[in-house]
Amino acid sequence: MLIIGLTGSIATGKSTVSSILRSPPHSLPVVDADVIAREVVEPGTRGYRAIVKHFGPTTPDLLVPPSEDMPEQGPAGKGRPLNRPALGRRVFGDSEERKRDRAVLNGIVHPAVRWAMFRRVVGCYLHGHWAVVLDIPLLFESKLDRFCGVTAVVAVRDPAVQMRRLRERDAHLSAQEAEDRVRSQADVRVKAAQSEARGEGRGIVLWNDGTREELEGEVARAVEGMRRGNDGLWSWVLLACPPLAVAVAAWRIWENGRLRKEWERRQSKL
Ligand SMILES: CC(C)(COP(=O)(O)OP(=O)(O)OC[C@H]1O[C@@H](n2cnc3c(N)ncnc32)[C@H](O)[C@@H]1O)[C@@H](O)C(=O)NCCC(=O)NCCS
Ligand SMILES: Nc1ncnc2c1ncn2[C@@H]1O[C@H](COP(=O)(O)OP(=O)(O)OP(=O)(O)O)[C@@H](O)[C@H]1O
Repeated sequence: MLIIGLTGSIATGKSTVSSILRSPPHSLPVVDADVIAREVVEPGTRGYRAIVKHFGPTTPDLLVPPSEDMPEQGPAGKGRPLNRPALGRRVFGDSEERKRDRAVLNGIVHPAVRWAMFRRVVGCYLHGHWAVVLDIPLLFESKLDRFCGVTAVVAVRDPAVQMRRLRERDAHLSAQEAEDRVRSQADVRVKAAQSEARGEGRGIVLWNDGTREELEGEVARAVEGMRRGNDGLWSWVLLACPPLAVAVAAWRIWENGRLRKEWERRQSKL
């Protein structure tokens, strides 16, 4: 089974591509890290308790305020949900304090997300899917690209297009908040270069400065290419022989780690 790591930067079009991939004619299973990242911090979870413990004392508006529809102890009595924009204000931005807080939040959320994703990928393998898409905003930053047969970066060449789409989609964000969110992630053009550096067939870029129709065409061509490379007899052999599949997966992870180190070495020389 081919693991496709889909990434980009904020508002470059990752969710748009992900919904194209999960719809016919592609109909691929998509594991969405953002959705899982929400599930693992719902009231009552270990992630929720850790966030409240760490950020609660210094963030008065950390939880959604009580109201007629929101009881003091939350809808299920497990606490009120997190006030996500308020937590976002604590962690997005490039000051040292924000970076520290973001690292703490990532340290709470990411391990739980990784474990949940692993379980879902195994489920897709057992269902006999030829490919699964991992939609992960921080694919390279969290080094999960090592586990992907192909990385696909949704990118725009013009930063103004990214900012315009972000402000149109999230109209509640101020210009400063939008800027903070963009700056909290690596430049999408660098991510695109990192994907391409993995080599032909292993890393692709879906450029999304144009229309949705153009994007759909790019996605269709990319899926066609991946299917051609991964839909032969070899895939059936791997499906029929799990120990061989594990050995091949281990070799690919090693190879991807090597490609990653090579990229980091080249970057450090720049
Ligand atoms: C800070 C939070 C509560 C803000 O929630 P909010 O609903 O306002 O934004 P949302 O989650 O939709 O994120 C919007 C976009 O911001 C970017 N983003 C989210 N978290 C991070 C992060 N830790 N670092 C950099 N960029 C991030 C992503 O592009 C994401 O798609 C939330 O983003 C969060 O819990 N982040 C930490 C978990 C995480 O890293 N999630 C990303 C996938 S694992
Ligand atoms: N080619 C396009 N033409 C016009 N609008 C687009 C195009 N692609 C995406 N958009 C719009 O831009 C906005 C951002 O796209 P999308 O939500 O897919 O980005 P994203 O990378 O998933 O963002 P995030 O990381 O914040 O979740 C959305 O409102 C989407 O409808």
